[in-house]
Amino acid sequence: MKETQDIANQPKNLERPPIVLQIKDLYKSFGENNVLNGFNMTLYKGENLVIMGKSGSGKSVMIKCLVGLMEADSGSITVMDKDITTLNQETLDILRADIGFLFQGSALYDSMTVRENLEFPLRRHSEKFDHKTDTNTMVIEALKNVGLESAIDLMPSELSGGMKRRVALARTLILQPKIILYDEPTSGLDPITSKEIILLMKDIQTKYNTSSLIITHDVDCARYISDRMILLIDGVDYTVGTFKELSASNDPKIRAFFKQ
Ligand SMILES: Nc1ncnc2c1ncn2[C@@H]1O[C@H](COP(=O)(O)OP(=O)(O)OP(=O)(O)O)[C@@H](O)[C@H]1O
Repeated sequence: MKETQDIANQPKNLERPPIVLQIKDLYKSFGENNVLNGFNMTLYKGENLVIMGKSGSGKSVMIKCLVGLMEADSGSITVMDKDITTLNQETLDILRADIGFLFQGSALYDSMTVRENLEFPLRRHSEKFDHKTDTNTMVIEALKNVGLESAIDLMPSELSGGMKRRVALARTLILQPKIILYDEPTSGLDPITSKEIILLMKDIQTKYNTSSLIITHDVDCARYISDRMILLIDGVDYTVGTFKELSASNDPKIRAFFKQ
């Protein structure tokens, strides 16, 4: 049952940003295991939307359906006005170039310098940039955004965990994505480094007006970064609202997320 009002349910005369990503009635089961039971979400342009759900609640399954790595049983997924469940591979690849990922496992290539790690996606998506675009300038700009231009010639083994996460973020940013999907962006980091990454994510959103979907268990991350939050419980979007609204709820299922 929805406890709070989603932006989408606000009166029609209020100005709303355009929708960049929408999931409607998503179902996914593995045999008897009904993981997603009609999950919905709407991401508006320029917002940071956090999805929280306990371990095994289906967050990764949802993300995999979203990026086309897994086929949903039913439901629709629209990314920038295109229903991805109906797209051919070529159109899907073009669309994917506008989506950046920062996944837990998005490790850097150990045998490449930081510079080479950042050049790699540029070569893969060369169609997105004209030939006059100077790769070196793009790499430096991306590293400046994460405060690491001095690390350009270092190898990943010479970086701390927080620095690696920053370089991975720079590698995501270099493709100038319109939407960024973050899967547990602060996992494995100490509280101070986590806070630095969160502030960086916020800066990036402000600077480029990107729209971000952030999956996290980290209540502090949700508190600092979210414009809105969705709690994924029992395979559905159990509730949607701001951190302040949800953390003040009396519903025991919701309260369980904020007791840490
Ligand atoms: N390929 C698969 N085959 C069978 N079951 C799967 C598969 N992928 C996921 N599941 C099941 O779907 C459920 C949800 O898993 P999922 O990985 O999405 O959870 P999660 O919310 O991301 O958890 P965590 O926070 O621990 O990463 C689990 O019960 C899992 O066993």
